Amino acid sequence: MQPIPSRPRLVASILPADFARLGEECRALQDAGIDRIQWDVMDGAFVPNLTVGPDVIASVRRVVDVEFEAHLMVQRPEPLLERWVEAGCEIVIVHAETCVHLHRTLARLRELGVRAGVALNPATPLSAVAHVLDLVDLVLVMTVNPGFGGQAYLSTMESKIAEAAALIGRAGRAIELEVDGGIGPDSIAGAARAGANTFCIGSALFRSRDAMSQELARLRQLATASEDAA
Ligand SMILES: O=C(CO)[C@H](O)[C@H](O)COP(=O)(O)O
Ligand SMILES: [Fe+2]
Repeated sequence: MQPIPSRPRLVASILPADFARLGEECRALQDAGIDRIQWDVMDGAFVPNLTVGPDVIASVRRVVDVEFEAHLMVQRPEPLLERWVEAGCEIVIVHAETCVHLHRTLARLRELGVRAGVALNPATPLSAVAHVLDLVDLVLVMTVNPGFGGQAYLSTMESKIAEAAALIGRAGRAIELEVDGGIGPDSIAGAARAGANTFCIGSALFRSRDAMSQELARLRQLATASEDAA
């Protein structure tokens, strides 16, 4: 089992990257000190947008060393689970709303040798994961409606983050609590105070392309101070 990191973990969403230069963009994130890269996979059905598939991820895997997570915003994730693992993702996150047999899907991810994550849309209650936590390595609370980068952070999700932190605490195992959507200097502290320990950041990070490592340090500091104060 992976230990929960004592410092906040910063993850970069790939959505705002220049897709013509994905390898270079990911190497720049690696050089800036990012902990992990999130591949936002969209199918045009579960969300009204389309992005990349496993072949693109596998190509970038060959030139980048940081951990990859796949955030699967797809209607039917089950038939393609192996593909994200083969592409080089260490973590695969499915949406609870898309898995009729969530328990079976998570067990399959474990069999495939990756860490298993479950994402919850803003409208989905935490109870959707309460009875499968024994198979979960990461809970992802969406702080925007999935489908697009650059949306405003939903601070109303902080009560759900706090609820998730309490549930995870009671589970007594190392489970990461990630937030995704609208995370930046104005929102990271609130999410951290509510109990998140992993922060997926898209637009706020790519806005400061020339000073990414400074921006990461600033965000890390804001998250750390708030976690310590919580
Ligand atoms: O899952 C996502 C959207 O569905 C993205 O990961 C998320 O929105 C990150 O981008 P930003 O920080 O710009 O909101
Ligand atoms: Fe995402």
